[in-house]
Amino acid sequence: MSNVNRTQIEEAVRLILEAIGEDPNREGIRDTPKRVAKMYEEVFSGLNQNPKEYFETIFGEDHEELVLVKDIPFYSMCEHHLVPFFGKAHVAYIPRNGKVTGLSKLARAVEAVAKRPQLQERITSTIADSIYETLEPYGVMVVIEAEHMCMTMRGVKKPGSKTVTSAVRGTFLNDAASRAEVLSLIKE
Ligand SMILES: Nc1nc2c(ncn2[C@@H]2O[C@H](COP(=O)(O)OP(=O)(O)OP(=O)(O)O)[C@@H](O)[C@H]2O)c(=O)[nH]1
Ligand SMILES: [Zn+2]
Repeated sequence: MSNVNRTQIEEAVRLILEAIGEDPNREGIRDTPKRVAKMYEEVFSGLNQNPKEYFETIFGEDHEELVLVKDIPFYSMCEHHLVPFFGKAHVAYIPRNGKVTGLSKLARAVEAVAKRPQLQERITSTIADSIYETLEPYGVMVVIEAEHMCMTMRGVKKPGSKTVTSAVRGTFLNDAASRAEVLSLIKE
């Protein structure tokens, strides 16, 4: 179930079109408010999702070694300008007490957290905390690299610039060798 009020978005988009000097009744854009409302419902659908729910399914597998799912593509919306930022997320954890999650659940959690008005830093730490608090692993490390459209198509206009953020929990905090292992596996 979506909490998005499509009618309200349609009204708002019609007002924006008018405000920029467009004719909202022009044939090409007559249906744009409807399309934008539908799109916002999709790109902000993560607001209804709790990433922790994905970690309720666990396999009692006795693997207490590194698991890394890398290059998970994601698209999000910068909460300051409501324009996209997008890139790749890399999620690593070291399971404890047989609490191993399905690999796809790591990617689903990324998706749920990204599909909201966001900051890159918050996506990174929310994913790390969700895993750390539910699976209770030895450690978690999340690295995200992204390009922000608000820095490329407007404002400071620096196309190609990338922002890299990381969030580290548990044993990774005190173990530079493990952090380096994850970083080198990400680069491979
Ligand atoms: N920390 C952080 N900042 C972000 C993110 N996305 C966008 N921003 C920044 O948010 C800031 C908003 O700055 P403001 O001065 O309020 O807005 P602005 O006048 O549009 O800023 P400029 O982008 O510099 O033109 C900018 O510096 C953006 O680069 C993000 O994910 N994390
Ligand atoms: Zn922005």
